[in-house]
Amino acid sequence: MTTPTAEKTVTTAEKTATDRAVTDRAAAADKTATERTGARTEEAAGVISGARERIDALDDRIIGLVQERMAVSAVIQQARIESGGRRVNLSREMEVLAHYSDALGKPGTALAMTLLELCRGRV
Ligand SMILES: O=C(O)C(=O)C[C@]1(C(=O)O)C=C[C@@H](O)C=C1
Repeated sequence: MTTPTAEKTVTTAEKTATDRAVTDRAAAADKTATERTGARTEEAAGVISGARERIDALDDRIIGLVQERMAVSAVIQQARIESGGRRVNLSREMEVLAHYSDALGKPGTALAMTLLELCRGRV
């Protein structure tokens, strides 16, 4: 019998990224560098393909973090509602918006609004 601790735990995100890389390579096999990436040389296409894999892995992590944020936000909202308070706390939302806009400018505000929309009202 194998001991669970001796095996590497493969996360859903890792499995998805690996599966996607295999599928992408098979689909790209017959295509030119330009068709695959928009680049005009194989060298540039290689750089782009490697960087795209990193972006896909980053996006998997970002999605996981967003899902984690949603779960933590639900804990806060549930505690507030159960205590007799309101679901939404606008002054805190202003702090979150300022945090993102200070770091990322106007698009940061839009990103924070989308995050709040995802997190609000799920309890
Ligand atoms: O910090 C809170 O009080 C929350 O309820 C969390 C949160 C958020 O997701 O950031 C969600 C809803 C509120 O309107 C404000 C902020």
